[in-house]
Amino acid sequence: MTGPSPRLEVRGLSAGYFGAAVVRDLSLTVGAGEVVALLGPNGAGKTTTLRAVSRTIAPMAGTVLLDGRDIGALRPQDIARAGLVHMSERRGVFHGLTVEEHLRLHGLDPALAHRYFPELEPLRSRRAGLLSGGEQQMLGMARALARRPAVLMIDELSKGLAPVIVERLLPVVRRYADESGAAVLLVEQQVQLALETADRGCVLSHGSLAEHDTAANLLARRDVLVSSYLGATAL
Ligand SMILES: Nc1ncnc2c1ncn2[C@@H]1O[C@H](COP(=O)(O)OP(=O)(O)OP(=O)(O)O)[C@@H](O)[C@H]1O
Repeated sequence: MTGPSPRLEVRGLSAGYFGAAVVRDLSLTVGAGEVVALLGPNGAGKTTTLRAVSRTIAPMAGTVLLDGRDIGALRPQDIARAGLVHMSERRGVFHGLTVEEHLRLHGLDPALAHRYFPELEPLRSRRAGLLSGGEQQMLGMARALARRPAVLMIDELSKGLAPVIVERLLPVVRRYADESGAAVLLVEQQVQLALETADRGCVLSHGSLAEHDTAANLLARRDVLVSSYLGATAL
């Protein structure tokens, strides 16, 4: 199954640690304006996949194409310049800097960030360390979106956050993809919320693709999802 022409194409990716592969021969695509949820139980290899795509770790095998261009030879900072932004679980927030300073780092335009998260405006002079977890996650996302990525990869937006905050953040991801035509690859443990946001879902199990379908079909096939998770409680 293919979506619109892929902005991100991963072919035969294998990656892991200390010579042992935890992701094996993984292929997936994300098209323009598409949100693809990368799902699977703890330890399935979701974070490792994102790290290998952004070359935070060196893949063992495989090719990653960004708008048709092989990014294998690029350094991580050049990959970011080419339009791929990887929001890791650490949120990229510096406790000693104010909200405003974050939104101006690297020449970003705060107005762009405020378009997506107007609630950050009254907090502009507050140090990030004094923000709530949800506000910090908004700040991390606002920075990522203000960079206008062509491909955005987000690792566990919901980590440590109340569902009501996740319900605020995920529609912004959807809106960004719709408005910008960016490709979004979303790793998320909140399966229901992720599939309500995404167009398609890929379920990883032990480092390999176990299921791949439209989000609507995956939501309707809960039995298949549950068996992919082998008793995980995220549903
Ligand atoms: N830095 C690391 N060094 C060694 N092994 C690691 C490292 N990071 C992850 N692993 C291992 O790789 C496997 C896949 O981990 P990964 O974090 O990619 O899974 P995940 O699907 O993102 O899980 P979770 O949902 O729990 O975050 C796990 O067995 C994990 O212990």
